[in-house]
Amino acid sequence: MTNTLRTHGLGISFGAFRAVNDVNLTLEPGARQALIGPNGAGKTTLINLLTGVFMPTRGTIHMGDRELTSLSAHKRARMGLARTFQINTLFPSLTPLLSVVLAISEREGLGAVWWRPLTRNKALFDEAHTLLGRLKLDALADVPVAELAYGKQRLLEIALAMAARPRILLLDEPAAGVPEDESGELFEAIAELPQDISILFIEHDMKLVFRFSKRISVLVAGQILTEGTPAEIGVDPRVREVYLGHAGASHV
Ligand SMILES: Nc1ncnc2c1ncn2[C@@H]1O[C@H](COP(=O)(O)OP(=O)(O)OP(=O)(O)O)[C@@H](O)[C@H]1O
Repeated sequence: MTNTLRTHGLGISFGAFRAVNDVNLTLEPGARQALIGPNGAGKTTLINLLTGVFMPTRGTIHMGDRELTSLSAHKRARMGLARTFQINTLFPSLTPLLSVVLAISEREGLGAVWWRPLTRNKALFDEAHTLLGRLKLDALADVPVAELAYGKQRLLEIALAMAARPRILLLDEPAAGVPEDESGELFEAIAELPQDISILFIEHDMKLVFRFSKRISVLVAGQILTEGTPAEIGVDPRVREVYLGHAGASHV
């Protein structure tokens, strides 16, 4: 199975409202792809469709040659699809180290007995330290989550998603709420994740989008308006028109 994630004619309606409509999206192996579009365009809904939070009204989703369309969120996660949310979902009183250890235990199906036996325990902690190091959180491994700067908390959320050993990582506004001077650092850590992981991220800050994506998909009113490299999207008059007057669009 390859890491290619592909949708065909994907759509969902809420009552008569087509929140996502006829979306053909491809996420190639190793992608660093941004999903942009105005507020309410359907970006989070599309990620919810990809991860199985919502079942589509129309269309299909494939990972390689496996069809995911009607699989549960849990099964998709088991197949290597991981995500983060727009809103912080961390346990404030846990440390980053224990949070990641628990996430790895979950992947391993160890549940509540994660702390036994000791040999296994060491492997879990070693892996957690490696993961925290990758996201430059190792120095903060034992600091309660509630005391971490918000940007560090968001990095921890990515570490937790990475603990599932994903093939595909879907990041819903990873820099939301993060002060501007920390968001570049956060995206640098994302950029340095292993290249074989395909990443799709929603981001409103066009400076970050143009700096860190290799492809951009533009969603407007539930439909893909266009898709291309940052250079192509940056000169596309339709995209400029959509963003005219929208905050943060000066880069488009
Ligand atoms: N469960 C739901 N029931 C009804 N309408 C919904 C539901 N989820 C989303 N919507 C609607 O679908 C549309 C798309 O919402 P969505 O959150 O996907 O947009 P978005 O592009 O992620 O916006 P933002 O950039 O503001 O986060 C919105 O009009 C929203 O109100």
